[in-house]
Amino acid sequence: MTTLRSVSLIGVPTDIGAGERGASMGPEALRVADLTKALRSHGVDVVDRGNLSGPPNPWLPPVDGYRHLSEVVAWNQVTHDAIYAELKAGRMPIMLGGDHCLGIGSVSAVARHCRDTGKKLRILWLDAHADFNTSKLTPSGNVHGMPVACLCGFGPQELIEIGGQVPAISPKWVRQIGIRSVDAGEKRFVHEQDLEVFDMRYIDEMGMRHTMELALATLDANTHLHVSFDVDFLDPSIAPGVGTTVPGGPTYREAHLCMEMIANTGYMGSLDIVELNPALDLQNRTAKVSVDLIESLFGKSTLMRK
Ligand SMILES: NC(=[NH2+])NCCC[C@H](N)C(=O)O
Ligand SMILES: [Mn+2]
Repeated sequence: MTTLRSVSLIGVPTDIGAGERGASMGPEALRVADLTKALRSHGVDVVDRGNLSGPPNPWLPPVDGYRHLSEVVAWNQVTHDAIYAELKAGRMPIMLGGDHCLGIGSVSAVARHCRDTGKKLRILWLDAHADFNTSKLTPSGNVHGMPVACLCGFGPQELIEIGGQVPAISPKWVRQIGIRSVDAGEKRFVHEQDLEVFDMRYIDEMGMRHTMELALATLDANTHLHVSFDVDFLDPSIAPGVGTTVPGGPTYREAHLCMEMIANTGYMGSLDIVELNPALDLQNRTAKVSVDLIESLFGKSTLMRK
């Protein structure tokens, strides 16, 4: 159902942007949960490119509102280059994070590819958090709370220019789903920049079906749909293995419906799976539930109706 059936897995084993160590083990946990086999069972041609490499995590406090900025830049640069190369070769990149700061490298590569090919870009940001902080607004200095702002041009020069154009994206191209934890200053900034947010209150009231119908409403045959799946989007009862759990997320069924409706569009062109933290997981449960959901994203359907 998805347009591109040739997929490249790119592991980016770092927790450089997070406030909790362990997301660096995410890529391997997804492999152990048999991601490749699961994708192949849905007719996807999969190549695992292995892991990128970058600087170690020095685990230092923030400086001028950013923690580990130079290391964050280095990891995002290699991520950008690897993802851009896959897209150029006509393959669908799946980035196995790693923390969500890597969305800067990943989405800026996708945006560059869309400029090259004249495609319209849409970004679905599945997350408990808006990730729209800046060095002034952040309560933590952790760059995994800033990628959407950086992509929209609000952030340090070295990070915002990675994709070759500033800003890399417009806030109008983003749909955030599952949001339930936004810092006070960040919230004001989200409203100011007019991000389209389908928060948990909206999903509670309107349901996942209506939410996704709206989030996917204006796609067309020329759209490249990028899905940035932060595993903390899910309710912690089904996904405990993340660094920044927030109660009250989508249930297993709601999350599957979300993924199935994305799959049904046929427009997904790239994907991030981020923030999976095996150090906090229980017997790789969160990796397994993520792989289940990725299967739905690639067209697995248990629907009995024809
Ligand atoms: N991708 C994530 N897990 N982001 C969590 C961000 C948490 C908090 N808003 C911060 O900026 O520190
Ligand atoms: Mn996130």
